[in-house]
Amino acid sequence: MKLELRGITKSFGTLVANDHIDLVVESGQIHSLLGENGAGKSTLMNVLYGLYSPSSGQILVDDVPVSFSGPADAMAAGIGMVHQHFMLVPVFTVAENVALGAESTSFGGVLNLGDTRRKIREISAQFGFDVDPDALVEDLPVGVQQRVEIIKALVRNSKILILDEPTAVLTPQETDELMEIMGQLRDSGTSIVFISHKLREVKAISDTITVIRRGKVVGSAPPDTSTTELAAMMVGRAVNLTLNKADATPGAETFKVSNLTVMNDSGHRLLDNVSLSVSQGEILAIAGVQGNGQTELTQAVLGLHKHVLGSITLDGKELVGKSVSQVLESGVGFVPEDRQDDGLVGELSIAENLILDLYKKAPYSRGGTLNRSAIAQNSVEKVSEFDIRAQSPRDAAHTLSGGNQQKVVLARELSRPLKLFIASQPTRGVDVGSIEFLHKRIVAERDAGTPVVIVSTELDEVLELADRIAVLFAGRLMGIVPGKSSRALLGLMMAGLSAEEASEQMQSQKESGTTGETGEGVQL
Ligand SMILES: Nc1ncnc2c1ncn2[C@@H]1O[C@H](COP(=O)(O)OP(=O)(O)OP(=O)(O)O)[C@@H](O)[C@H]1O
Repeated sequence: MKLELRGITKSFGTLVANDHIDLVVESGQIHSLLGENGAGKSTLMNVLYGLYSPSSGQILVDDVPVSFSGPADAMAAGIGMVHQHFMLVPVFTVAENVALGAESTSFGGVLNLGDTRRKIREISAQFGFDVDPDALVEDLPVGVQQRVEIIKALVRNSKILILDEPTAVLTPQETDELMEIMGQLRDSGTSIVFISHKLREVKAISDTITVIRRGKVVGSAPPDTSTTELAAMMVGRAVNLTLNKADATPGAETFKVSNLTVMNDSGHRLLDNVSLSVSQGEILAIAGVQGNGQTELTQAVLGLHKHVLGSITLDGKELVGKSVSQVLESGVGFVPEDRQDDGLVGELSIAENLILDLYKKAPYSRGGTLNRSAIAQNSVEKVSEFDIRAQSPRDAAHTLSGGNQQKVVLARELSRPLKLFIASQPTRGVDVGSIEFLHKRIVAERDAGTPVVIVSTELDEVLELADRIAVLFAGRLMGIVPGKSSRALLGLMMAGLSAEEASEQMQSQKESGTTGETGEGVQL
């Protein structure tokens, strides 16, 4: 199926998010959309999926003009969308989720789960999805939940699939698997619109790339265009894709985690006897496949976990047993892994979000009332410093694009004197130009003498930022290695080998001449 957008314009008040966009997605092609945060990619996809009606312009499917008054119309025209935040009911099975809302799977108003199961098995077999129709969605890893979303679209006969930053939440392995699935879907004639900030992925999978900047198409590029050229097209200036930071000059070890164990309600150890310390002026990155204890480690530091054994000290003061506000009060800046649930209050303004836990302090509070002019002044400064693309700081935070929401969280957390900065997935959903800035800003925090802990599943980010790297596997610390360690070594540790075992394995592979770049560890 061929899709054409002609002169699509979408405005929010005076902001023109899409400005006369022309785009043709040929049948059986993967067409990637690249653009900096706030460029208008998601808005365009929401127009295409019937969630927004365009202010002007036309959508054509197989050369026939169509108009959508909601996603049901888009689906009926063969367009499916997988959102970054899945639309699944966790306590339902895969089949129940797929059947929900699909008319062809109900009979006389009753869900026909038998047919749905059969269809899921057929699709799974055809594309190698490996999805069990009877599994509960809440028990499935993120990558498999995403496949359920793709199956939902395919069951509804989607011939054009919109994937809006699908890899942002995936492990490297799940990303590879998704790329394979996308290739198979293309070969079976499905067209895909793919949005990602990861240029390597875009280059690897696309047939065509269209670049959008400030709401307008600025050009298209073949997939063999270099990453530096693509980055420059997106941002409108040359982007330095490597950080080139100076070596750390660590001071006193002020942040210490000793024998930390975190358990769930049934006593299962999610983090098992982890000890590490971070010095002032040093960045420790925590690497590992998502779900190996990283979330529990940061939650334990923040005071968000009930069942914690061991000790966490900052400047010699115990943090275990303290409330979240006491921990923040002691000088901890924290960027949570899920900005929408834990980092922002979407209904509050950007300006308010920029002082979320500081509103009782001077200069934002004066004699018990909010000092609106100080809050406004701060927002103007932060919006400019962190290049937050917003119409006005008075707008609600949920109207910001995903990457710009992330910048608000970082701007807030980095805007006060810190004794510890701890950030999970600090640049998730952020464009290459802004990553360049944020990485420099994090290194500046280190150089100002703050101990920094970065938790990231992006190995590129870990290798860019880290002075030392700690690897977690199944809740246990596999070792702490220098920041300049090889991907192969880290891959082996991420698969459960200790630093010593991983080094030995690499050495013996080297001697026998059998070494592959990633050994037998996690694919990176
Ligand atoms: N519901 C809304 N109300 C007001 N403004 C909005 C709304 N949705 C999006 N915008 C604005 O439209 C512009 C484009 O946002 P969009 O989400 O399309 O960007 P994007 O290219 O997808 O960015 P990112 O890469 O950060 O996800 C932004 O300036 C955003 O603030």
